[in-house]
Amino acid sequence: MARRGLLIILSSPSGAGKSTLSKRLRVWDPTIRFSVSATTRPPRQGEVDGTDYHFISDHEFRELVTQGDMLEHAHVFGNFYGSPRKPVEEAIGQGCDVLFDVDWQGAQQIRNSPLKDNVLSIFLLPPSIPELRRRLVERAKDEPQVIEKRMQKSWDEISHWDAYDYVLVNDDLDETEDKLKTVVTAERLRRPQQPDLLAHVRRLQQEFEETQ
Ligand SMILES: Nc1nc2c(ncn2[C@@H]2O[C@H](COP(=O)(O)OP(=O)(O)O)[C@@H](O)[C@H]2O)c(=O)[nH]1
Ligand SMILES: Nc1ncnc2c1ncn2[C@@H]1O[C@H](COP(=O)(O)OP(=O)(O)O)[C@@H](O)[C@H]1O
Repeated sequence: MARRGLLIILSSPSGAGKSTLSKRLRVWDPTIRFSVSATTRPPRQGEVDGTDYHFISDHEFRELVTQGDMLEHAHVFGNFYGSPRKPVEEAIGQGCDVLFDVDWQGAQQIRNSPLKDNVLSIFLLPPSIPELRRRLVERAKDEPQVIEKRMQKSWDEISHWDAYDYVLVNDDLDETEDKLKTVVTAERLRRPQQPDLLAHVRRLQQEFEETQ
């Protein structure tokens, strides 16, 4: 039996560090595929269509949902966001892990999907609310009113922290990165993630019996 990939979900309030840590995780292990979400939000400066997001219209988004092409979708901060189903199914079928940057609603839908047995969900908490605001301001990618909206919604997101397998307080970035890698490494060592183990143990048993 071949290994099926993990669905690694990262959620947090806006500005807590999902994109930053998701990029670092993929530098650490380039075999991890990123689930490029579709969104109706306009691109930020520096964002690349097809790499950061698939930037699409409301009409296109609705079509994808109607056709059942979204693994999950949600309305967040006034825009639609969703994870296209096909690339995810292909990747995990090939034994590749897939990383998702989705909100709590997306995480909940993936946990309730037929892929639920392969889910690893991780929530990032900010060290404090003023630091969360500082990061959003320092990122300098959103207008002040957009930052305010994200701050106002931060508690909605944080309040779902306890539905996740792991919760990391993203204070020191390098430390959080290390913890994230540890969590992924540990999850990959769980028995169902290592289908070749049975054959290995049988071989050990055979070798053991030959020495008796
Ligand atoms: N449910 C769902 N949420 C998503 C998806 N893609 C992004 N999000 C979430 O939408 C929210 C806003 O994302 P974005 O506009 O990139 O802002 P940022 O979190 O401040 O970088 C974040 O909570 C993301 O995790 C998706 O495909 N599905
Ligand atoms: N641990 C950290 N310490 C200080 N700044 C951080 C930390 N993690 C992320 N940042 C910064 O905070 C801002 C928001 O991070 P980002 O990854 O865009 O958050 P999200 O994707 O969750 O909205 C970015 O400017 C990023 O460089």
